[in-house]
Amino acid sequence: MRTVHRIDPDGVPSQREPGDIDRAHGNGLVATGLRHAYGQLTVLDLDTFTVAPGDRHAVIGPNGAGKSTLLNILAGTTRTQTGTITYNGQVVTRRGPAWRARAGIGRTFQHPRVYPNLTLLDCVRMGGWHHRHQPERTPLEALDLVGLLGYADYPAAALSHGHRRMLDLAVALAGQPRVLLLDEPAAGLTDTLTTRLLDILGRLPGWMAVVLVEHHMDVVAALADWTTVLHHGHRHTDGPTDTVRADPAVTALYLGTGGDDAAHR
Ligand SMILES: Nc1ncnc2c1ncn2[C@@H]1O[C@H](COP(=O)(O)OP(=O)(O)OP(=O)(O)O)[C@@H](O)[C@H]1O
Repeated sequence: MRTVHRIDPDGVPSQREPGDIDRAHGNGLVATGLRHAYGQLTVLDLDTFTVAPGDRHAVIGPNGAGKSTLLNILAGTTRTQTGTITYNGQVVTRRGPAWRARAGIGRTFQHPRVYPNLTLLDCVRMGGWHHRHQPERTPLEALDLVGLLGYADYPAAALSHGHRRMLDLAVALAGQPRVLLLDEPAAGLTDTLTTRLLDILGRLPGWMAVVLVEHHMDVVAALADWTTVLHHGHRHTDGPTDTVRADPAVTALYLGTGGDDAAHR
């Protein structure tokens, strides 16, 4: 496996595998033994999934592979039926999404949730509500970062789909996450907004970990140095993004010609 260069929280470049948790400090998000089913249908079955500070980790796979389920379980929106999740060495398995957001695990949604009657500024303020001593400028900075500062006093209902995604991102960033979970952030964006999204995410601080669920492989290639492929809730492959992209078995999954043998290698 390729070793990638990363910046650790103390600003020191390091060489390590993505997902390697600094055992001395226990930093990072570690999920083990995750299994989730709806009725008889097991939609997620993962032995381990780890996110270390500074990781840029994509999760891809065909529709229904379990990507959003994984993200929801990491964020606490969905409670895993089995397994354990630790964050910076602390067990958080039973903690809800608000607690995890306060602890530094932020997220965006596959279908952005905005309060239509609130102004953009109030939506972002709510995103950072748990930082009681947050300086007022932070929500405005978050709006500025996503290019919506000029619309701070507009109601969220006025936004297009793409701008709702940008607002959702601003809300997540206002929460000052250390781990940012992004669920299909580029879905439905215009080319202009996709370019803006890549610019914003490309400038996130090096210590922030990003987990990206995404179908747009150009976006994955631009942002993630490590990619996990899910299929039927199982880990099909993981590795450096360029290697995964070039893997014919991964292409076959997307074309629906991978078959179960290929899928569960
Ligand atoms: N609340 C639910 N009740 C029943 N089945 C569900 C529920 N949520 C998800 N599923 C099923 O779980 C499986 C995994 O869904 P999930 O949304 O995690 O997949 P995904 O990889 O994110 O797919 P997509 O790329 O289409 O968003 C799918 O078969 C889906 O239909």
